[in-house]
Amino acid sequence: MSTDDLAALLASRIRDVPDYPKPGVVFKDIAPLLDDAVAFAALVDHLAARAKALGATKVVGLEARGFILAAPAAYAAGAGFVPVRKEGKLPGPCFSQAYDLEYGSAVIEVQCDAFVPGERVLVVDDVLATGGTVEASLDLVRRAGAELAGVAVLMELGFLGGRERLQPHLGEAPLEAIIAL
Ligand SMILES: O=P(O)(O)OC[C@H]1O[C@H](OP(=O)(O)OP(=O)(O)O)[C@H](O)[C@@H]1O
Ligand SMILES: Nc1ncnc2[nH]cnc12
Repeated sequence: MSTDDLAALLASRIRDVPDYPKPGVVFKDIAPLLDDAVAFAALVDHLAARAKALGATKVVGLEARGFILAAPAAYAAGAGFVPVRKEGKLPGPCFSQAYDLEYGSAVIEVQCDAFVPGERVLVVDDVLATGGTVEASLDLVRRAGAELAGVAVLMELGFLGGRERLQPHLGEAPLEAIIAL
């Protein structure tokens, strides 16, 4: 499937929910995509191919929707999976980072021993909005000693400026969005 066909298929399975979870936010609901075996497989296959092409040995998923995409992509790529979780969910020593997102704020964590030093990681999430979540995850990945291979998201909401915000943190690593709105 071409990249344009993939983007069209996936976009057709994402539902806009106005005023969720707060007034003024148009929530991008990926439930219809996950529910469609062909679309879900096409998305996971694409992410796995990107992980392989970028030489990632670990795929990092951002809680919670990022887990749904990153874990099967890691499996299909023959890579490990590392969860970045909301605070208080991971046992043992963790790196923590506070951040703001489009409709709130939170703290995310990664276990200190999640990576072998210098290991290459692909960070995966469903939506890039303001970029606060991915920015915080890049900070965690670096503090945990890994090298960034890339960031891959299903959808980028360009009008919220996430790409510009992340640019200083990416170095040579690409930020790839299948769908750019
Ligand atoms: O670019 P940002 O403005 O930071 O927003 C993007 C983040 O917001 C959503 O996560 P949320 O915290 O709602 O968690 P969920 O996956 O558990 O629903 C989404 O899955 C991204 O992780
Ligand atoms: N508009 C949106 N839809 C879905 N997830 C989001 N995360 C941040 N903003 C979002």
